[in-house]
Amino acid sequence: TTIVGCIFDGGVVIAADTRATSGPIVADKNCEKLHFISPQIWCAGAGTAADTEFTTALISSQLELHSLSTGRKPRVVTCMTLLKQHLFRYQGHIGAYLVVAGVDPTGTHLFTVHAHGSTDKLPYVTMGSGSLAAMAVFETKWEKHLTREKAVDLCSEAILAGIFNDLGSGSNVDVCVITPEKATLVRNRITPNERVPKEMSYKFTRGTTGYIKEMVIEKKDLKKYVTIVDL
Ligand SMILES: CCOc1ccc(-c2cc(C(=O)Nc3ccc(S(=O)(=O)NC(C)=O)cc3)c3ccccc3n2)cc1
Repeated sequence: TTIVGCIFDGGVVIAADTRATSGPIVADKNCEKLHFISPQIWCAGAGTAADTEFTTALISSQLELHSLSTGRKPRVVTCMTLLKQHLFRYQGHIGAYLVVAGVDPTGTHLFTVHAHGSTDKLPYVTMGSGSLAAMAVFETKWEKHLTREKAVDLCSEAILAGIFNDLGSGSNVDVCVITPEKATLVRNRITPNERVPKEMSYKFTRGTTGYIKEMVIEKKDLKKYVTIVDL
């Protein structure tokens, strides 16, 4: 997984790749790693998919209740605090590494929250197995006072660095732009790995594969030839 966030003049951008893995296997080529928290607070998640999904949904619910009780719009720092307290309570056993971003009455904010409960507040952040490749892009090209377009392009380039240099990341680039007016989720903004038709036909007629010897084994004699292991 590669997830990033970057503040720009007027808002904040978060982005993610869309590969879900189970060990060395690609389990989903187009999964969603950008999660809704509130209309103007969104969260990118890396780590165990179920943990990021359920943790963000739980805190989204708690934040809405808090907002209703205060009568005010939810704040990004409140979201971050609820997340870090929840994750710290579980001592890292909830595998959720989160980039929390949004706009609230106090301004534009970007945080990271680690599975053990540690947090950072920064102008640009990366997390996940592709975080080093993505951070190389930010450390090379980030500058103060980015425009919306430049921030979206920079985050997209950072995710692409993860997609093409980290085996745990892949497929497409999802982006979410949050401003005081609204939040815009752009699903599959870049799709650099679409399947293309095969250049050749790999359908071979029966009998194409040569064989040296043929032997018919009756089922009753199978144990002589095959070791059957009960799983
Ligand atoms: C007592 C434990 O102390 C720790 C301290 C720090 C970190 C940590 C982790 C990360 C990080 O993002 N790790 C991470 C990797 C892969 C996926 S994944 O989703 O791609 N794959 C799997 C299998 O989870 C998620 C998160 C990280 C990233 C950027 C900068 C700093 C960072 N620091 C972890 C433990």
